Amino acid sequence: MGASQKDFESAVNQVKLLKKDPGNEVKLKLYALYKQATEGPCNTPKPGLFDLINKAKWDAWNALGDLPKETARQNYVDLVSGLRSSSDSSSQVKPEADKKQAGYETLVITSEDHITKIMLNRPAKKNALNTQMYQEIMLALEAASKDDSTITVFTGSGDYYSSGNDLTNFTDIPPGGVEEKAKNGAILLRDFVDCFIDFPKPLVAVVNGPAVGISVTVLGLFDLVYASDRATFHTPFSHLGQTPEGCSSYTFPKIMGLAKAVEMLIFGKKLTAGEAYAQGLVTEVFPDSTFEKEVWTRLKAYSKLPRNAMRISKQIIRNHEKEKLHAINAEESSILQERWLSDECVNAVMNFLSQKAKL
Ligand SMILES: CCCCCCCCCCC/C=C/C(=O)SCCNC(=O)CCNC(=O)[C@H](O)C(C)(C)COP(=O)(O)OP(=O)(O)OC[C@H]1O[C@@H](n2cnc3c(N)ncnc32)[C@H](O)[C@@H]1OP(=O)(O)O
Repeated sequence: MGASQKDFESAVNQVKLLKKDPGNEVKLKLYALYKQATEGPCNTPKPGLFDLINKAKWDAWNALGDLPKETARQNYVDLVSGLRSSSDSSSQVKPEADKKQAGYETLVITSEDHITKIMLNRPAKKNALNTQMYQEIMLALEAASKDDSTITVFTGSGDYYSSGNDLTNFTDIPPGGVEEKAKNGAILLRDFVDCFIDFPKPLVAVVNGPAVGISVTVLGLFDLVYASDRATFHTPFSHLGQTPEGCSSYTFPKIMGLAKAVEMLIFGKKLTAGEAYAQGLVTEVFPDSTFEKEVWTRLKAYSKLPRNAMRISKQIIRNHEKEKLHAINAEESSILQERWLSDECVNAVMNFLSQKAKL
């Protein structure tokens, strides 16, 4: 006799209680069997090219063809029963999310010793910048520019400083299509980088681990960059079918010379912290074992310096270039808007997402 509706419902509930993630392949099978058991053969339209996850689900369901609902129900119950026995023997504990200050979901912001610290806080995603994080960083910079801190510090939570733009930002296509997505992305990028160009107080990066993409390029707009010797600096733009942003097409050649900037920005050469220091992108490198202690001792001392003198000195140093930086930012953003629609970019992003797809 086949599985009853009650057995099936019980199996559906048991899936939610599995202690171990069964992996994408099994989750696809479960999804497909569930849909077949409850709705019968797949007859919904195939999702679009960019909608990787729903397309994979659709493919799995569609592959079941005309499998009868009862058989799908039985197969589902059998599959869950197998998963339960293997899951009970090993449990996986997900790390608890870090504490977060009210109002921000992707950042932890603290103010102490006249220092506002903005910590990128998506450690499970290597602090990749999703659209919410871009927005929250802009809000945090706006607030920090007005608070009573003397310096503002960026750092990352967990083992990465940041893996750069969250590549899932390329999914979730609005009704206006990919063109609208790219247009909004370019506006977001431009506004985001403008906030760094205009930030009035000394801005410090405490680069606790590897940094990728936009988290590296904007370092050219920071006033101090302290790096752990575990940090690396990587801008794989060509690999992603993309082009430089964060004003790096201007700041990097200026900071490190054309030859070294080209190696990073066109050929995607990953720099060690020592190399980044030698090329002037990093102010100082510290051993990872004493990084936090040494850096924060230094920053606490700096934060006691007179606030107005520091702010005015920054203005004198940076103001001649502001107009130029805004123009460069606008140009880089508009070039990227086109790039995001290119086959080179679409294929590179799809490659990453399909390798990492979680269902
Ligand atoms: C048209 C739309 C426009 C949208 C809006 C645009 C806004 C402005 C854009 C500005 C342009 C910016 C450009 C850049 O920043 S380019 C750089 C982009 N970043 C990358 O290419 C890095 C991709 N990630 C990796 O290569 C690896 O994950 C990494 C080397 C960083 C770490 O590898 P490792 O093996 O140690 O760890 P995992 O890969 O298993 O990662 C752990 C989980 O984190 C997820 N992850 C990591 N990085 C990203 C990322 N950049 N985007 C999305 N998700 C990321 C990864 O998928 C893992 O997740 P799961 O545990 O769920 O699998």
